[in-house]
Amino acid sequence: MTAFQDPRLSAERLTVETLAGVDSDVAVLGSKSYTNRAIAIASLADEPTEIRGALISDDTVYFANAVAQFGHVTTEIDHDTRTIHVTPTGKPMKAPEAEVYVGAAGTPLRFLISLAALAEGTTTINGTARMQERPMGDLLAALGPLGVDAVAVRGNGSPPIQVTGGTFRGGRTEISGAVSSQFTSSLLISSVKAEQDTEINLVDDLVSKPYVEMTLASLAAAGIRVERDGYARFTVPAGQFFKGGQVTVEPDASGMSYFLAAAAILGGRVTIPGIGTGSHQGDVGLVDVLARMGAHAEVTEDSITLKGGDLHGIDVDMEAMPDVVPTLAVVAAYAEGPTRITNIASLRVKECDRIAAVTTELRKMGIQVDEYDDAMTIHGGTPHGAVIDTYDDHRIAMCFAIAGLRTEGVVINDPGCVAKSFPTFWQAVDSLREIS
Ligand SMILES: O=C(O)C1=C[C@@H](OP(=O)(O)O)[C@@H](O)[C@H](O)C1
Ligand SMILES: C=C(OP(=O)(O)O)C(=O)O
Repeated sequence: MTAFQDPRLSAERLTVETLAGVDSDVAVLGSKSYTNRAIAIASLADEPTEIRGALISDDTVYFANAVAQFGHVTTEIDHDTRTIHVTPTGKPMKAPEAEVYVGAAGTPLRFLISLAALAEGTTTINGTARMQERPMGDLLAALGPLGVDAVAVRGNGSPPIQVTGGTFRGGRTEISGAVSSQFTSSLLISSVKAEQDTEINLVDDLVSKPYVEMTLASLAAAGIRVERDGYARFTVPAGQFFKGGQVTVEPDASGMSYFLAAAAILGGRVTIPGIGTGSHQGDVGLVDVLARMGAHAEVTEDSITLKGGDLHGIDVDMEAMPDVVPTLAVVAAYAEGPTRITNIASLRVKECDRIAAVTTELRKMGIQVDEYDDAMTIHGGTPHGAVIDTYDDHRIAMCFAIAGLRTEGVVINDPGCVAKSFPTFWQAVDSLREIS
């Protein structure tokens, strides 16, 4: 069941060859966020689930393996058909003896903290060195009032995290939404299995709101009812059961962004089939942002097409779409005038500090960037080639690869880091070279 491994995933560096224009349909893999939600939900279901069109990448493979460690389900990954089979074993969830390791997968780690709260015993959850810097404290604090003892082993709010479970009472808790929406999503999913109803009160403004909508949509599809008061309060009634069956995952909107960016900066057309107007993925909003910059967009029920145009800078609040900020920053480097991207503090605690990384790497290409704590201004110009460091961050590698399609001499260090969310990324880039 092993898939073809692109040799570029183990290369030290890759020189991107430029392209005169594009006119392509591009196949993007399944949504990372929907696949993660489907795995989490299926791991709590008492019926088998078949996740079709799933993203099979480093993050989701770590997650599928991790949920199986609790013994309540088995997981089987079929690379050829891109299906993940999650099958209940009939056994209760039990804390695994071995540490649960999820690499650089932030969403899975955050989801696992609340899942472990449902398992008898103490679970230790850990990840890469960068993961051990990423914040979890707000989620740990919110679990306490629900009856769960979840602590950072080193007392710093970051992994390794130890969760003593089997005591998920439910009740009322408060959570901050200022750092990550994943904490709220994590509570929403696992509290379905709490002993009593769970009331989750947001004490401040929630960042990355579309991801909570995706969680609610996934829960609703599994037959789960959640009451809400906007983004201030969510109540999850106890005693509900997750439906199994088939779940079909739509293409990943963040992965799509690189190909929309290619059309924007090269000129020509790119169409992404299988995603359109009905999508809850917030990153689809990049289409409108690029249209405001001068590109031409056409969104139907089941496809998104972007055509190039004369690009100009804009002011844009990107709080709802953090993952496509690096993509937008690269497009902005080719636009006329400044692009001010605001409300993006959460980028500092992703796979790398993405505000710092994008600033450093665009400056290497000769672009003026003003860096702020929670914002960036990119002054469009004529980027030149450079060797791009990628900081073990798939999104930095992918967005600068697109710059390399337009600008000679872009070299991407560690091109294999794309495997976190898009192991076929370099093949998808190749597909742009086959004019359709
Ligand atoms: O819930 C999710 O699937 C995600 C939420 C976002 O994180 P934050 O809520 O931390 O911004 C996003 O950056 C991440 O890639 C996926
Ligand atoms: C931030 C990301 O992922 P995560 O938080 O799940 O590691 C991402 O994929 O851009």
